[in-house]
Amino acid sequence: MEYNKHINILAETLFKLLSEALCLQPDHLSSMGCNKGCSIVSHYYPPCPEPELTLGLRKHADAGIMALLLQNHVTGLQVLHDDQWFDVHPARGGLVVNIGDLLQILSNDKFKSVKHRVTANRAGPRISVACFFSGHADMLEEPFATIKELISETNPPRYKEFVLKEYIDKVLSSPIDSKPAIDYYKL
Ligand SMILES: O=C(O)CCC(=O)C(=O)O
Ligand SMILES: [Fe+2]
Repeated sequence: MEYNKHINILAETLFKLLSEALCLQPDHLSSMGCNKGCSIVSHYYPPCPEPELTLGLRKHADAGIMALLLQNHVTGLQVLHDDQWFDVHPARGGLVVNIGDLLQILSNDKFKSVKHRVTANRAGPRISVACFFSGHADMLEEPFATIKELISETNPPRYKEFVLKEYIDKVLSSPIDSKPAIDYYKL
């Protein structure tokens, strides 16, 4: 699919920039497989007659590595910053880049996953297309931990090592609003 092809090219560039921001070689995150395992999820939020009574999507952080989000012209996405919700207004031709919990772990909290939600709206429908990067399938059975180059005496690991498959099983089997999987691995 054409869109998928372009998203993968963009992700490659973003992972280069993110690697450099961590003072690593530009291909570090991609060579680990972070730029692989892209799944596309489309959301349709119908117009809501009583938006004060509900939400389009509950508060959460994305559990994977990174998400690239395309939204139509209807505002609804909000991010949590300093305990306040801020609208992420759609920008024509723009994509939202969300850091996920796995990138927070890889970077030892240098990058923080963002808590977000979607409000319900009288206007609508709101449509969004999220591309989630969860990593190469080969990473599933391997130990997953903070990138070792980022660990030092002054910056000790903040997460235990774990097997990615177990983490994903936790994410997929946890009831809504339960403890996020990342919290099980905090030191
Ligand atoms: O619809 C949106 O804008 C956000 C979707 C989202 O956060 C998700 O699928 O995880
Ligand atoms: Fe999300």
